Amino acid sequence: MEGVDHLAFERNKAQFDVDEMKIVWAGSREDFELSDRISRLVASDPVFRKDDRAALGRKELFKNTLRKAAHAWKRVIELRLSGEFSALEPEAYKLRAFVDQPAFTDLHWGMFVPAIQGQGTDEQQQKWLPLAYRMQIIGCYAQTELGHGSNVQGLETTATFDPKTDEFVIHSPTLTSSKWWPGGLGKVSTHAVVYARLIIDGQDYGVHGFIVQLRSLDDHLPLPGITIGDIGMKFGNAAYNTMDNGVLTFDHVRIPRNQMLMRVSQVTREGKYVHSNVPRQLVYGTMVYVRQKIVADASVALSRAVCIATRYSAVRRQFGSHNGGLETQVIDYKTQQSRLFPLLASAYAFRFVGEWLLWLYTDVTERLKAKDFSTLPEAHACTAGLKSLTTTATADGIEECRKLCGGHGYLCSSGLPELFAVYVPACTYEGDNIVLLLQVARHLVKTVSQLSTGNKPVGTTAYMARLEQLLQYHSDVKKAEDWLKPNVVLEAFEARAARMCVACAQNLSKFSNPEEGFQELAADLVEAAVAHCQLIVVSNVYALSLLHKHLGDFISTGCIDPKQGSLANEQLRNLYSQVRPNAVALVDAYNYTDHYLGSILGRYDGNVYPKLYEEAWKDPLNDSIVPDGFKEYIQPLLKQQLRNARL
Ligand SMILES: CCCCCCCCCCCCCC(=O)SCCNC(=O)CCNC(=O)[C@H](O)C(C)(C)COP(=O)(O)OP(=O)(O)OC[C@H]1O[C@@H](n2cnc3c(N)ncnc32)[C@H](O)[C@@H]1OP(=O)(O)O
Ligand SMILES: Cc1cc2nc3c(=O)[nH]c(=O)nc-3n(C[C@H](O)[C@H](O)[C@H](O)COP(=O)(O)OP(=O)(O)OC[C@H]3O[C@@H](n4cnc5c(N)ncnc54)[C@H](O)[C@@H]3O)c2cc1C
Repeated sequence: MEGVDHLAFERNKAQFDVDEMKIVWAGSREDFELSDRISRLVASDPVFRKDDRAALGRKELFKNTLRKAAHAWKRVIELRLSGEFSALEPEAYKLRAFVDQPAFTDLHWGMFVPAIQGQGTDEQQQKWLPLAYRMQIIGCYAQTELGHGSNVQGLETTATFDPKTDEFVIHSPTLTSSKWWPGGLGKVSTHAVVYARLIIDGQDYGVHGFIVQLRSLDDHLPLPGITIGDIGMKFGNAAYNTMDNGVLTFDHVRIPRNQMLMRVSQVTREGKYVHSNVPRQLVYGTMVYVRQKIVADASVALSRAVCIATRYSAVRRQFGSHNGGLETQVIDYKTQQSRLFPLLASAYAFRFVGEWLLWLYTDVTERLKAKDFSTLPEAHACTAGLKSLTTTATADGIEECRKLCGGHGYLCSSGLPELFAVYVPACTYEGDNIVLLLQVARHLVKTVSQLSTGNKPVGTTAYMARLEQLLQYHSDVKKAEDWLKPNVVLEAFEARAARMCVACAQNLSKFSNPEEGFQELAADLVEAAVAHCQLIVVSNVYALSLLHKHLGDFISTGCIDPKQGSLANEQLRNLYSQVRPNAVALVDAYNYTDHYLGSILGRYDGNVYPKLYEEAWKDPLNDSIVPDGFKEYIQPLLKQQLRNARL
């Protein structure tokens, strides 16, 4: 059966042009061609092999990561994938993505460089960025400490200005002030953007970013006063253990004054603290940037899992054979469809919401350059909320895809366990998802409370301007097809979100201390924030499956009645039947190579069983027929049983 396309029959059923859809998924023909070229280039390069990863120990795994990162960089330069050797170009970014192995480079390009770009002055950028672009220095983002991650204002590391020497003294005063978690810190980074409390003349000015050199550029040893190491093994075997998340302490380490990132505020030679006219929240700007990237990445991770589960569901057959005929493909079971197809739709929905968020982010960046800070709160709320929504749904979705693949989904060769393990920390890093939803809730409550002062809500909260109408709303759906009209769905989601926000605002107003009220009502506030974020993502199939999942909200807020709820469910079943013949083609449109997918169950040719069988024999346990340890531990047992039996 080698080379036979077991899924050809499925592909022939498609009712749309897959090649056109590939371009839609990629964003443009140009993007498609680029992704296609780079993914094939990575797949055909033996250094980027990854099928042996699960069996590697931590040290080998880490060295393998260093080798891949160095090779990727070499390829970037050789192939002139980027101008000025800057790996921020789309080609180089794609190359790193298709290598598919988390590495220190993610933090260097994804956080260290953006932190300097966003928070450094022009001079600081001119000094540090060329070095970073050429990787003559390697940086990480050292914010989180052993004692504080979510509560950034609670960080304890200090940066005390010494006017005599014109330096800052960076110090870790307590055990809990040890930097803890930064990726790339443990073994690789030569530099870090370190977040520390600025102290001048005994006064605490809060948390600021500082560029600190950590290791010698000659022998890579930590500089005097600096202690660094790796924080140890993390969840999953290979997964995120390719990354050297690190621990770092400072013992009175001195850096020149001009290494404080000074775009937002400055310290003068005389030790005067000067705040420029940009909001202090810009210190949090790197997080906004990365959260937007994480939303874009969610569709990639979810689509990989969905691609594996869809192809395998079409190959796998259980029950239903009549007169010796073929059994039923598991993809034809309605329960399988109701679990899988909403995830397929979510992957597409997240792809488009990621594009929209990139637009929003680009817009806010342009405005910031022109000193217009008005859309910053909206950008913060959207990136925080959508990061939370999409990463939660993606992590849950990958696990659901594993279950959809039955027992074989639990094998590492399915690709799903590693995908889950590597993805799930996205729910925590770059802001714990609940903490981020509470930020959205604050934004929503503020928006509702400002309505009475005549403040017109803008952006994603613009629907609140029609609050009176939304509070009166009751869906006029009469038949299942009515749920196909985008406006009907959208209004129901708007009314639900508006009512949940208003209910929270009303309950909050009963507390004399608003902060106490916020703590007490936090669970409801999180639900209201989720409703608002779902509204942003809403689109056809996805919207209806969400409506079905959260039917309780829609009925209890009086937006729809139970009859309309069951009509939505009926329509959903109709839509699943329409998706069914197109399912395999819809996942083919992602255009993932087998190398990138890293899954026997998700192979393009569907040749699952022979390959699974073949793969099993490659396991190191099968190197010998009789296992190591037989003589010491199994044979004595067997002999003992024999003796007992004789007794
Ligand atoms: C190569 C490329 C790869 C790319 C992928 C990279 C891979 C990544 C790999 C993984 C890498 C993982 C790497 C990592 O994990 S890096 C570490 C990430 N850490 C976090 O995300 C910490 C989460 N905590 C926080 O962000 C803050 O402490 C929060 C926000 C919770 C509280 O904050 P705070 O204690 O200050 O209190 P406040 O709530 O009164 O807020 C005060 C005001 O500030 C506004 N505000 C708050 N936040 C923002 C913001 N961001 N932009 C603009 N504005 C913001 C807020 O609305 C409020 O405004 P107003 O109401 O006063 O007007
Ligand atoms: C794989 C990985 C990579 C990372 N990389 C980096 C990095 O490169 N650089 C860096 O600086 N950091 C990094 N981090 C740290 C990361 O950003 C933090 O772990 C994250 O922000 C969560 O903070 P925390 O660990 O303090 O969680 P905690 O805040 O301690 O969360 C514990 C629990 O408390 C709850 N909670 C906390 N506050 C509230 C509240 N106000 N209301 C209600 N519930 C609350 C949370 O929901 C959670 O359930 C990384 C973390 C991981 C896991």
